[in-house]
Amino acid sequence: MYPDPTLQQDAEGTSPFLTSFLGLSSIFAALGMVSQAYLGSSIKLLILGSVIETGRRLFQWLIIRLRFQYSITAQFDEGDPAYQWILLFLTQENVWRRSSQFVVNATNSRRKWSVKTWADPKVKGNAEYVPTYQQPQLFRWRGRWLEIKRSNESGEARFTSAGTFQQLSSILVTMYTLDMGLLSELVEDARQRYIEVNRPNVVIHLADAPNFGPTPWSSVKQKVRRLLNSIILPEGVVDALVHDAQEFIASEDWYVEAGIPHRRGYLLYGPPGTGKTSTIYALAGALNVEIYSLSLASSFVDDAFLARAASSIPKNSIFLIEDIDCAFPSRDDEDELADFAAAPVQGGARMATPAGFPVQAVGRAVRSLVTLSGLLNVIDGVGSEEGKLFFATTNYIDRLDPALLRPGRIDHKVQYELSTEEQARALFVRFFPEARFPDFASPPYPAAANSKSAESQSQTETNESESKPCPQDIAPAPAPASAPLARDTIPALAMTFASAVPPGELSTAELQCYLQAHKATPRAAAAGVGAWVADVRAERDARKAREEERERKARARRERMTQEREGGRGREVSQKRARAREPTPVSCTCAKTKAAIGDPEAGEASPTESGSEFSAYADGALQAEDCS
Ligand SMILES: Nc1ncnc2c1ncn2[C@@H]1O[C@H](COP(=O)(O)OP(=O)(O)OP(=O)(O)O)[C@@H](O)[C@H]1O
Repeated sequence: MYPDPTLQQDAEGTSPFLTSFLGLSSIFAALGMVSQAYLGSSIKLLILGSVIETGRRLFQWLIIRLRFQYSITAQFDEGDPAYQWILLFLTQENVWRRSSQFVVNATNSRRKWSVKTWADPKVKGNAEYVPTYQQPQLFRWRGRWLEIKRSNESGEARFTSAGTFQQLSSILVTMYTLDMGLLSELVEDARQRYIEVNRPNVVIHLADAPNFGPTPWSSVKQKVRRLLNSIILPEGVVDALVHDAQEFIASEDWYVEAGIPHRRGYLLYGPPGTGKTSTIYALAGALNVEIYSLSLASSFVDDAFLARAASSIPKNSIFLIEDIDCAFPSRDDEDELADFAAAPVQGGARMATPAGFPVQAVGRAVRSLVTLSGLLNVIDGVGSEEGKLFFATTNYIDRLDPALLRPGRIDHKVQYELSTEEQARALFVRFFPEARFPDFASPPYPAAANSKSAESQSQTETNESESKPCPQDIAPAPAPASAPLARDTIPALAMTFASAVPPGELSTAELQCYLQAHKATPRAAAAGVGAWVADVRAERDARKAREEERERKARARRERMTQEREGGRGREVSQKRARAREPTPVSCTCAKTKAAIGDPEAGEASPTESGSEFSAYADGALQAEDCS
């Protein structure tokens, strides 16, 4: 028999069961003490963590509140003129100096304010380094901290004129102040810097791509400012224009008091290449205003686009519509419209219709999607700001609707003509300033120098005239080597040149092209002009003959079409009359028609069969009525 081990006792009289029980209890007790300490620490840690996290969140919340309450954030969206101001401002403030990522573009005339990455100030560089600047940057301006961030979160995008899709970005400027005046100061400072930097240039905003983003003006170009005296027009024309525009800008108050809308319309009209666009660019430079230019011939410019474009032009800017006659059908278009209107209808639609275009857009070429009323609304200022100089150019004033030309829409008209003798002379003098050609300066001049240079000049002139053909492929005649020295002054050569130019026959642009080919050789220019004019005339006559031939063929084609149409109608009428006289068609199987004409087989044929057979000789209306 085995004794119960739990009842066995050790030497001190303690049972093993009790011993192990006491051992376990002490382990548990120890463990309990440890876990109590652990729990305490955990709770402490938990409380500490919560306090830290709450503090952190509170701090963040406070920062946000403070930022929100005690700072101003201004957003500048790409496409808006103010975006260009702030971009230039930031570039001048050297905010991007720590940028490490750049977009590199070959330099072009489009606006972009880039970082100079080269040390030598004389190096111009042929590329632009535009920072991607996604990270916020801090900088100081007039003792204040400003934070700057670029964002493209707006999701706006636009087509560029190159046909690519470009994401539009915004610049966010945060100022730690409550003074709104400081923001206005910043913007004004940026604008002034922009004007200063642009003083040597004329800024032209173009709507040259379909753009449905915040602004329709898709690109900005700058041209070197042109002096007004470089525009060669009959005396007083340019001065009158400048005076009128200056007075308009200065008399805003008068317009407001008189209750007259503060806008002024100008129409410059005349043959191509006579200086209309150049005048507007030079005027914009003189008035220090920017140009917003669009063409009504662009495929994406319709009434809505035009209204949006006009309304987004800032005050005191030039709104330029080139070739405004595009909105009006030409005589050719009208002829073709008449053809189109009379064209046979096939399957319910005229096959020649460019689908979706308004009526006046239908023609040999789609001229414009803009309607006359859309254009007049824009000129009248519906939805557009006042204080605007509206300029339009056209080669065909007789195509314009009288409604467009009435005062209030067009207040000042300037006619441009083909070059006069005086213009030709002035152009020559401008091309060959005596300062650049001292050997051709008016007397007194050093005879020896003149004779020596005349020789070398003669040599150079011959080479020059041979190597630089005019774009019209007409080679200028070489200079006669034995030109009398006494007449070889710039004014004298200018007279020779001008007297050989037939007045009212050539545009200033054509003369400029000719003179460009002789830009270093005034004598050759004066001597060769007669031969060049003869060549231009020959070329023109040939072109005119080609055009007349083309027109003659087109007219003949139209007449043939008209005759065919009228012949077809005549045949139809006589066929109808003939059928009216002999109304019993032999092959007709239409039940209703047979019944109508007294056929004994009436009621046996199906309407479908009968419809197709009867159509061979019956009138369409009767067929549709009887056989359906
Ligand atoms: N009267 C002028 N004075 C000075 N330069 C002129 C004059 N006319 C034309 N030019 C020169 O000819 C070129 C074309 O001129 P511009 O584009 O101003 O002509 P336009 O009349 O506007 O022609 P278009 O009707 O085809 O637009 C320019 O380079 C310009 O410098």
